[in-house]
Amino acid sequence: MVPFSIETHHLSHAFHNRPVLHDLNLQVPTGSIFGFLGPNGSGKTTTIRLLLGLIRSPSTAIRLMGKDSRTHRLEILSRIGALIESPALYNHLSGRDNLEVIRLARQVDQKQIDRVLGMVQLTGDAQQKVRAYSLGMRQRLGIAMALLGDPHLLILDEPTNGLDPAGIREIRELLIELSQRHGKTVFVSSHLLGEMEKMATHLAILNEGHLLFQGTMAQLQHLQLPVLSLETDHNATARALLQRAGYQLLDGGTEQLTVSVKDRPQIGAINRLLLDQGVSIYKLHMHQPTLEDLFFTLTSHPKTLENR
Ligand SMILES: Nc1ncnc2c1ncn2[C@@H]1O[C@H](COP(=O)(O)OP(=O)(O)OP(=O)(O)O)[C@@H](O)[C@H]1O
Repeated sequence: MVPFSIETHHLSHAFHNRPVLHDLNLQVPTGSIFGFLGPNGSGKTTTIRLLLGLIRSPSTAIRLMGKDSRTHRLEILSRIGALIESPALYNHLSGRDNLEVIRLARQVDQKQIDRVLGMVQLTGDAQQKVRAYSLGMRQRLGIAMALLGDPHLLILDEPTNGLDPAGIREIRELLIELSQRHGKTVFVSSHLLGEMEKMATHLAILNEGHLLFQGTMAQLQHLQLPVLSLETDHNATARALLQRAGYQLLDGGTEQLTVSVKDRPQIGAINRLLLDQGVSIYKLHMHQPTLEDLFFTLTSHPKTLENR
């Protein structure tokens, strides 16, 4: 088994001379659930389209399952299942018949239909017309289509887009199952940070076409100092005071302030600073940064981590 299912070497891309991807060196470990995170427009879909050969770049240097994508295109594509946002489905056909259409086009064994229906837990609903499916069921059917042909690698672009919390949970549980029970490598793009935190074994964070981080969740946590959350009677004043004193503030929303701290004495210093300036503290809580905190630090202060 190759160590990396996806490897890119200095992958760059420009649309009409406007660079949108800069020197991406991705390494997606075989067997991982790899969360590919980034804000809108950061280049996630472009990367995925390059990986799938849907667009080409002169500089393209991509290895999939250990093979060069330029010389082994067909062999590679036969081992990848992909879903780019919502699947194209025939509403007047049943789930099973939708799969049958793809099965015939791909010339895959008939037995695979029951197998993939079982994998995405749609066996009981397979005869129903797709027009009666919930959005979550439609996404699961799309993933079942991607699974026809028993691919080694699944590439999913924002598979939870537009789903309600129950639908998001269904997809999350499915992807974990596909990885853990069926041994698939799952490359999944998303801007839902909390979601990735719950399922990804590895992460890459993209911003404006630059890769800001790549590694395990634990490695990402390790880069960052603990975070102090504060609720005060006047957050705007507290924010200004802390900024003036040189503390690094993260985006805690309007309800609370979040600050990176080095150690416990710094918490005492923050406490004193605010009280001395007449700000009352209602709540003070130290915790490990969430992915949301880390993402904010990385995308708004990319230099912060580079300097450590
Ligand atoms: N076909 C195209 N022609 C010109 N520019 C494009 C094209 N496709 C994407 N872009 C631009 O490339 C940049 C990256 O877009 P991309 O769709 O890859 O980002 P993304 O991270 O997938 O965003 P989103 O989460 O909104 O889908 C954006 O500035 C976008 O406007």
